[in-house]
Amino acid sequence: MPGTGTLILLRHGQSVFNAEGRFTGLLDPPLTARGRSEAVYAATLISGFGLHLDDVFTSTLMRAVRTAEIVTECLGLSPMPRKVWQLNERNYGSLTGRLKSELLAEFGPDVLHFWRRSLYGAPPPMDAEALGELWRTPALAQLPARAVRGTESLCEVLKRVREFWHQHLRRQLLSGRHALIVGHGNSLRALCLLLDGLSEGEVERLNFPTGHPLVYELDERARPLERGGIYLDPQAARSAAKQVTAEGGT
Ligand SMILES: O=C(O)[C@H](O)COP(=O)(O)O
Repeated sequence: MPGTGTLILLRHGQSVFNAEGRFTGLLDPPLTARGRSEAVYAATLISGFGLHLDDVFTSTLMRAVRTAEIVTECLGLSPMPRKVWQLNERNYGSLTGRLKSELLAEFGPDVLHFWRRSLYGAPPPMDAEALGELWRTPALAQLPARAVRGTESLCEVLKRVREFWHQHLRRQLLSGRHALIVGHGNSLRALCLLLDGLSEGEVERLNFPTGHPLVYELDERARPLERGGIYLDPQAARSAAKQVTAEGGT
């Protein structure tokens, strides 16, 4: 019987809205030049790790899809990344598209922290017009109704990520397949919450830097051998995560 497969988590490379300091949520900006280089570097690290990936899953959003494509191209992998809507970024409601600095001045650090970092805080919902715009985005247009709501808490993201984990990913890993997940600041926080059994306080403090592969080796029940996983470039990942924290988190 094969051992359990290895799971690698990767937040997409820097997007145009990351660079501008905007809440992105379900908007669909492309990668910046730096974001594309981050994806190439992530591929180099994965290649150095020496694991042959059997599956590559990405959200349906362009910044994650392109990152996944760059990684698979660099690694010379034949399977195309598979798009999974449950891995999409959390809908940031009425904060979507707005500058983080502007919102900090408008609402103050405590309210913003609750919306961004807590498990249950959800920003005020977006209006019907903004929601309609989202539905017209090609990356979202064909998805089930529950994939695009007015707003989402991290807990709601956790519910959909958990669905993908139990219905698909866990089984693939248990059958010995190695998988790469390319996701977002918040869909990956939700997945780590699930894998590591994080407390509310731990998930509040968890931040994913863009473009840094995080490896989870798993036991025969698909539980992490090392809580929190291991970054392939730990020093650089730690300092990039600190930078995200200093900016108020994802
Ligand atoms: O703005 C956002 O939506 C989050 O802070 C980060 O999302 P991302 O991981 O898609 O950049």
